[in-house]
Amino acid sequence: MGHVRFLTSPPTFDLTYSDVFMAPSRSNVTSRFDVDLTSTDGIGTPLPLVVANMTAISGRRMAETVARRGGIAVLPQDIPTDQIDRSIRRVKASHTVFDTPVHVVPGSTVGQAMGLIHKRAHGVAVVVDGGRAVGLLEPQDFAEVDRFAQVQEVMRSDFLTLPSDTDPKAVFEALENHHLDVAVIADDDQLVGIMTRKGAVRATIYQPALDAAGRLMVAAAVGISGDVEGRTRALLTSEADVLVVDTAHGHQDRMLEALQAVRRVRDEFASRTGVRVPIVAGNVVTTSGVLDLVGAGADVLKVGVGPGAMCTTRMQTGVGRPQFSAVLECAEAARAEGKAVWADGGVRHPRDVALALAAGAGSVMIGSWFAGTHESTGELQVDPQGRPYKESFGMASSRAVRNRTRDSDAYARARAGLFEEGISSSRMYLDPRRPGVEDLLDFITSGVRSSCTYAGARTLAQFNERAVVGVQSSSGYEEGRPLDSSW
Ligand SMILES: NC(=O)C1=CN([C@@H]2O[C@H](COP(=O)(O)OP(=O)(O)OC[C@H]3O[C@@H](n4cnc5c(N)ncnc54)[C@H](OP(=O)(O)O)[C@@H]3O)[C@@H](O)[C@H]2O)C=CC1
Ligand SMILES: Nc1nc2c(ncn2[C@@H]2O[C@H](COP(=O)(O)O)[C@@H](O)[C@H]2O)c(=O)[nH]1
Repeated sequence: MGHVRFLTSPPTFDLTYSDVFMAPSRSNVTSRFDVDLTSTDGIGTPLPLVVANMTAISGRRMAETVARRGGIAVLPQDIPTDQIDRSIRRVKASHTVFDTPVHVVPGSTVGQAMGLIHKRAHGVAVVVDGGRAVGLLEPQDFAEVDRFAQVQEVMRSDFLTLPSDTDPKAVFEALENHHLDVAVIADDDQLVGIMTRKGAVRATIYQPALDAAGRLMVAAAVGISGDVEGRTRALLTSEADVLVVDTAHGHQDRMLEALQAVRRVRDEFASRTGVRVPIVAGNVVTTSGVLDLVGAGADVLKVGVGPGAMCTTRMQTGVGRPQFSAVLECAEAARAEGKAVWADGGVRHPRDVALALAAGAGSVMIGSWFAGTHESTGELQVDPQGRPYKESFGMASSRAVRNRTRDSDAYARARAGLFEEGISSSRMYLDPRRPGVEDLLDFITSGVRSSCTYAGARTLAQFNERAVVGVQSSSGYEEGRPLDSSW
């Protein structure tokens, strides 16, 4: 496999995503649907997108929703193992095609239903009685209704029900014929899930990320402090599909020791069960970092120091590396070792994902952009102007450090509290056009599919080979930004 070419000779300084553009090449890929976006990271999820292990973002709803569309979420290292176990079980019990409904019982109050409905982007709640769907609720059903009224007084009972063997395209057509937005999926009178029109279209375009038993995939993170072996054993027993060994400075001795311990436990587990779970480790940004982590057991390297939206590392320390160059160099070094990289952080537009993949990333990890969605873990809040948002925070912020050290003594907590390299509170607004994570996945993947066709690539391996990258000035970048009003 070759790698990305520069239009002119590459500069001697490092570049980030905004510094570069891709030039189109002659292509025989005539449809964007002909592009296969399967990750080249060796894990092989059908979509090369990973949700970052951040407490404000990645939980079971996020994991399930993203895996149904082919990506994978990493449950954070700060979540206790018993809670991770419950989350993994819930993800693996989720239907691989139909959405998990928000459900209430007939005696639930309107207030309870209103508090739950925004947890998922599909915007409805199913009223369930003994496993049977007896009603459907949409936000407009709550208008001018007392919050203490019971949902059975306002629910609709004339909804469309289809069996779970209905093809998604047939679900779409049935919804179209009945002028409806959502169908309830049930077998033998028992609720299975729901499907919206958009969900039906998505089910025909995306493939779910599945484990060997045909269940949705989910990853989990291990920090380098504490009982690394115990945590690894617990995550493997819980059936995490990927282990992510993660710390700010991945190229340090404690990381190498932790990684060796994780590998040891993983290998014991593999010889006992026949299941070899891949290990992702980071973060690094240099060839020597890649080589040391590969030597200690990493299958995939997580690349990125300081590009994250919640990150203050570069301002605090002056350390980091512009992300496009970091990914390019680390991907090349990893490839030479038969390994791959995840490009972690700094993604703000679909183009950034495309450029990371062109630079050779197997998958791209996204955190903050997904914070402002219905599926992130935070509670939905509304600002004084009525705009919905979620609160997010960095994993090295004083807030996260306080949480991580909650079981330490006061002195240790005070010492740890001196170091912070992240933002403790930020507002991530829900984009009214794309309030759900799947809306963002559509936005990103349509951009990346299109990028691949401009390069004449049908797969991400070909994209990495064929992409031609140029360096642009800040006005070159500015020229590419659309205007929403006249100049
Ligand atoms: N990608 C990035 O640029 C960054 C990502 N993060 C994310 O934040 C989360 C928390 O990471 P982390 O702070 O490592 O938390 P951890 O709780 O895992 O602590 C890391 C350990 O490494 C030691 N350490 C040595 N040098 C450093 C250093 N420069 N920065 C941090 N720790 C160091 C610390 O010891 P002692 O406290 O005694 O120094 C501590 O015991 C992770 O998810 C990480 O990915 C954080 C910062 C940057
Ligand atoms: N320096 C810090 N980096 C952080 C912190 N919390 C998370 N991160 C890193 O950012 C990415 C996600 O990047 P994003 O731009 O998509 O938000 C994440 O995977 C971590 O590597 C932090 O507090 N400080």
